[in-house]
Amino acid sequence: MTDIVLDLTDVAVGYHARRALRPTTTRIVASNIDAVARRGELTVLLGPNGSGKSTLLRTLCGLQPALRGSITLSGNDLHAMPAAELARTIAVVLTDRVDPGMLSARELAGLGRTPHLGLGGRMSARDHAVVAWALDAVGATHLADRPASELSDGERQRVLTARALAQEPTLLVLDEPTAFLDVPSRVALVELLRAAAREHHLAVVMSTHDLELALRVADHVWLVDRTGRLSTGTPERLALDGRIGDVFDSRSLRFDVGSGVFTLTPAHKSPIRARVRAPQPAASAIGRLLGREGAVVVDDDQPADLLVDTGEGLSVFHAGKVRPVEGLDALPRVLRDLPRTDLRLAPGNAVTSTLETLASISPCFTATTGDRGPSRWRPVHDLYDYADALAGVVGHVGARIGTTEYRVAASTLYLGYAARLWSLALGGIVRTGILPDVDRLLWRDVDGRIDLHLPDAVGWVDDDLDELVEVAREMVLGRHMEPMIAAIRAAEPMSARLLRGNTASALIGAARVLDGEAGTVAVKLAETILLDQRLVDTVDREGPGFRRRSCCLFYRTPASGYCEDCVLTRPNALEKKEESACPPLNPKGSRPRLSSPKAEGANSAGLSRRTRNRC
Ligand SMILES: Nc1ncnc2c1ncn2[C@@H]1O[C@H](COP(=O)(O)OP(=O)(O)OP(=O)(O)O)[C@@H](O)[C@H]1O
Repeated sequence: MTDIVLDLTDVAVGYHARRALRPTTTRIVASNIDAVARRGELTVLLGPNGSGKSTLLRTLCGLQPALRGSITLSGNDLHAMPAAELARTIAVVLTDRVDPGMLSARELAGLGRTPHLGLGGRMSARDHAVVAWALDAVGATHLADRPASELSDGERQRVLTARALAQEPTLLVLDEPTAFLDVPSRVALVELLRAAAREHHLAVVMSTHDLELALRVADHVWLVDRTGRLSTGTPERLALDGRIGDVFDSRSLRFDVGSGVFTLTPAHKSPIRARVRAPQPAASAIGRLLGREGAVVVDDDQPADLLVDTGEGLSVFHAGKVRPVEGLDALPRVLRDLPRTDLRLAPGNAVTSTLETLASISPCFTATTGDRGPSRWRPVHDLYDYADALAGVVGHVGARIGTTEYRVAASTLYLGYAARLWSLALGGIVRTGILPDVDRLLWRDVDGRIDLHLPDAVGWVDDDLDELVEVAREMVLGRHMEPMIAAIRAAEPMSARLLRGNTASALIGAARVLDGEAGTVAVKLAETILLDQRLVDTVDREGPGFRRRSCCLFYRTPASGYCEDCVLTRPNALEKKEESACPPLNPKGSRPRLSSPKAEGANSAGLSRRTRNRC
């Protein structure tokens, strides 16, 4: 036995218009229709307004003649079937308004049994049971005794659907049965129709404008386009073939084959590209919100203008800065207020390879990325925000270098930390044109040395190199080194000038490593950073090198002797002096310049011995 209940071959549907004293005209609404509806399946008819869905449904129920072609019902010519047999075989729920008169909801549903009643028209116990089942199936049992004329549109729709089910048809045809229902009721009704198709072995054909729901539940789709051409197939095939998009895409709406939902099309030709880092379903919800604001969601390995992250509270990363957002309701306004900028997020895979490139230079240039493993990492901001975090690391650094002096340990930590941040920031810019996002770094303390980890490969690019350096300067100096100076000095009094001198030393050291024997690119960029007001009095340019203006206290480190590139050369005699008493050295005198070429040449890792030791 074939499963095909309804078979349409080369059918045309439409209307004859008869006007007084004029020849009859024929209006073909849809033609060349070849389609089948099978037992046990829910077939959904989709199409834009006016495409001919109702006309087609009325035609295949025998309520109006086909203009052309053949329609068979269980193998019989539909238009040759006796009316009584048609009434027993096909149940129809159309959009036309029904006047139920004085009938109760139960009596209205009971009309579905009429084609099955004998001559007396009396309902048997089985008929009553079928009506009760049908009302129950559509969730309308509680309405059974209510006058049908008093029901709401949605309630009446359920009762009419119950009437159709009570008819126990072979083919159930419904025109927009979900139109008046709320969302849970729509889902429930469509699920019910599918279950009815399966369990009672009926063919169900329904039209709807509820596309996303239909595409999720339909076994089979009839898709009619604006020209009245019909395509059929599973929802997935029609989506993959681009037919759904062809029919429904508009200037403002686009069908996304991957997700199976419609998304708003950005109004701009070059919309904002946004990454979303959030678990589902929040990621999809944020994606929809972004779409409404004219942004498109791109994946991690594409360039992007911003990143929306729910990791530590909702925040937007844009133009090299993080903007906290107070909940999803505030996100649209934040997005609208973002300044225009050429600074963009680099593709994630390019950031990963930048970090690999830098790690090959030396440990000082290393930040891992990706899976961070089981050990405890903390955001770098904790070093400045939590006194106990900083105190713990300073204590470990002191133990490593063998000092109990807070200032010596803090200076050593600070110099090494500054070297790490400059190495990543300046190194990324010089080597690949990407500024890794230092703000997102995590740290851990391993016996007084700091490991760094960039959990997501986030980095920034800009066609204007000077702009990128400007961002790096503010990122490292403004958002990390200055807060760390404040945190160190909050724990114990200490010279800010000394620490800023360390900032400059670390920057120049990183630049020299990057330039190596030849070239001056990195040093030139470092020089523009040194013009920052906070660093102006930290070093002097002298010939090809620099001379530091403050002591870094390295000479107080027991095991290290004295500094190669700081102001002191005589380790012991000056040990008791305060750092403020350490005068800048004359490069022609006995004291070497900061990061002198000789010192760099002696250091294969690149940084001076002092800086390297502190990384
Ligand atoms: N009785 C009629 N006589 C002539 N043309 C009609 C008649 N009824 C509908 N039409 C026309 O046939 C076309 C298809 O109408 P139909 O109602 O079948 O479309 P539809 O896809 O169901 O639309 P919607 O989604 O808006 O319900 C429309 O252009 C409509 O104006």
